[in-house]
Amino acid sequence: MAETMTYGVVGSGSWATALVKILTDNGHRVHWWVRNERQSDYIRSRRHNPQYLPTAYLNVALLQIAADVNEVLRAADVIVLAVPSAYIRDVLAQMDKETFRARKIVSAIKGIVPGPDVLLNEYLEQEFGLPLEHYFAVLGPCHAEEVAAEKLSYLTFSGVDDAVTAQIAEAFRSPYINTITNHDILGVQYAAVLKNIYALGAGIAHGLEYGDNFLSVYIANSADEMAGFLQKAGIEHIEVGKHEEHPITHKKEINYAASVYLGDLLVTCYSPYSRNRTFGAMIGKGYTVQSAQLEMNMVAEGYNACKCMFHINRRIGAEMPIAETIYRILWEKEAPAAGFETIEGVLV
Ligand SMILES: NC(=O)c1ccc[n+]([C@@H]2O[C@H](COP(=O)([O-])OP(=O)(O)OC[C@H]3O[C@@H](n4cnc5c(N)ncnc54)[C@H](O)[C@@H]3O)[C@@H](O)[C@H]2O)c1
Ligand SMILES: O=P(O)(O)OC[C@H](O)CO
Repeated sequence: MAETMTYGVVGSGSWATALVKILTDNGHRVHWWVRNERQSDYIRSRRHNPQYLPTAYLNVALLQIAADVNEVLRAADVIVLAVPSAYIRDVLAQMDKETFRARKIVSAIKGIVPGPDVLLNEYLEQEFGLPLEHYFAVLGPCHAEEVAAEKLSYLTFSGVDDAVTAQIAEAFRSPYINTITNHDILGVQYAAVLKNIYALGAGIAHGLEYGDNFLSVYIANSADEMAGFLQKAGIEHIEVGKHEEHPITHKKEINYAASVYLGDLLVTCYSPYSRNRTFGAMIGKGYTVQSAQLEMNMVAEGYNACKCMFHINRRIGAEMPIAETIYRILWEKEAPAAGFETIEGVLV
């Protein structure tokens, strides 16, 4: 039996709060970094996060909340990163590099590190010297709101170290969380980033008053475009000889219909909880990007991801007419209706 590991959660938005709920419901003591002292005091006294996911009540006896992120880093064996990708570099810059390198890092972030435009594991390898063996991702179709309501959800844990991946997955398994393990650490992260972009498009289509018939065609084609990118990106990683000890599994061996790929694309495109879909719907209805951002208290990761993936795909060279059109609508002011006329023409 493996030794029990101690968990730290970095972030205090909806998803961090949901992950803290899962771990504490399972009886794990959690060290939790909450930036804002008023928010921490509220959580300690009222047992829920006032701003994000307020319906999730937490077992505060198991919580050690800290405003200093290094306190959490020192206290925990496993650090779960759950801040939006736009802020991750600022948060990481506060962390002690040597302590960080000695921890198991689990990314719950569905985004690219903006600036260098790389996956988080690549950024952590470059900046912290974190080996891939110490890096894991928790992804899959799951909205925090349904975790709060304890509705059955499936989370996929990905990593190259099978034993530790399974041990971390086990800490999250509960009557309302099923866990799956997976090896495709790069592919699952790219899939999570791409599904946010396609969900923005699903929202735009909804805002433009396309119906469910069109949406099903749009999602089917988005799934295919995503698989084409993942296949090309996977091959590229093998060809350039990165991570030679852990060759990235070739597409033939990967089931892209699995929940961490297709499932997450589906839920993000159709769920009313999806921030990406909601943001896209506002754009389709004629809001500007700035006014749509002001309307939302939460972060739609797909907006920055469009631009990052546009840059990344210059290197990968996959055919991505849908994602590129969403990029032009959001970043180059292409009219949504004109963009969707282009998309109509490429769908099969
Ligand atoms: N919400 C979900 O259902 C869900 C599910 C799976 C994965 N995720 C992923 O989890 C990650 C976090 O998203 P979320 O939904 O928890 O975010 P959110 O939109 O609920 O909250 C935004 C968070 O950003 C924080 N923030 C704002 N400014 C900041 C700054 N300058 N520095 C640091 N933090 C700052 C806020 O305090 C808050 O914690 C994202 O990558 C998202 O894709 C979310
Ligand atoms: O609300 P969204 O669009 O950020 O999606 C949240 C989760 O990633 C769904 O799995």
